[in-house]
Amino acid sequence: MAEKVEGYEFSQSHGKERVRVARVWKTKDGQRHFVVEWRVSINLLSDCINSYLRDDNSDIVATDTMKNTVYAKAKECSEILSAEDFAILLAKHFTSFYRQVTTAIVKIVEKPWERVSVDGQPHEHGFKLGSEKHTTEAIVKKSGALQLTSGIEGLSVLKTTKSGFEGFIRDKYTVLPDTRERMLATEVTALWRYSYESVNSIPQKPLYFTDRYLDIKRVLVDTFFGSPKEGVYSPSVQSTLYQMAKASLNRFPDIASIQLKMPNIHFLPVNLSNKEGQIVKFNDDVFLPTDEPHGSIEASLSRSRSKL
Ligand SMILES: O=c1[nH]c(=O)c2[nH]c(=O)[nH]c2[nH]1
Repeated sequence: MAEKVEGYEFSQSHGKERVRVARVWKTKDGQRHFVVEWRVSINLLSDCINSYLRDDNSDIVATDTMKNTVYAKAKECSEILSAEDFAILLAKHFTSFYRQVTTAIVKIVEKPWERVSVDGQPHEHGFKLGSEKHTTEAIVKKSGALQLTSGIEGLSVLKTTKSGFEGFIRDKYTVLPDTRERMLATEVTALWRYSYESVNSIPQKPLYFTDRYLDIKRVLVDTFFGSPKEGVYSPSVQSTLYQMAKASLNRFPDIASIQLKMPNIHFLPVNLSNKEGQIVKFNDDVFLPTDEPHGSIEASLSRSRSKL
């Protein structure tokens, strides 16, 4: 949203980053509890140019007020809702309540609190922290136009076989041998865009987006691993990434595009010898796990032209 100011191109926005809130809901009898923990970031595009140019703050929504709004709206939500629905609700509030605000961008990262089981039974009010995180970003305009993206961060997966890499370019700097047997490990970051383009067109089913997040995670994981007994051969991270992206678009018609980042986290073969001879000969058994350097492989796949 650039504008001409005193002969310059000028664009601005302001917001509050990393507002942390947890919300508990209870069933009517008070027995079963539900909890979410969210880190909310708000960014507003608004007409408050006078604060930059004329020391006049009369058009500013204070970032402190934005923070308070997160808690007030969390309190108002009497029923459990998805991070997506909460992001949209907040963004709608900012764009409709304030004349000055033209666009609100609300991002949420949800901490993976999962209900524990004790003696094989789901606990009524006990939770433990999982690993991968659910993320979302809602961009809402005053008109009600919506861009909604959601994602997964930190989904670490590893398989000990059914992976190889061969036939790549060989030149004077190449040392990597062709292989049809290696470890494959990655930490998936996924980002998908929903096809809903207006706040009025999103599904009203409670937890629709939470379920969709779980569905997409399942499809990504299942495609990475293949069937439990047979698995599936991966000729490269690139090929596996493409299969995962394609499976997601094929399964879920409300996803317009998906972007995947899949670093190739290397497990190096261990071979050790001294002058008396070999101490450890690698036989797909002893590895040196590394985190850097790592390969970086990413791609995005859309049904049509997308803004991801
Ligand atoms: O799956 C892979 N893709 C690559 O692009 C690559 N490059 C590399 O050294 N190893 C691998 N593995």
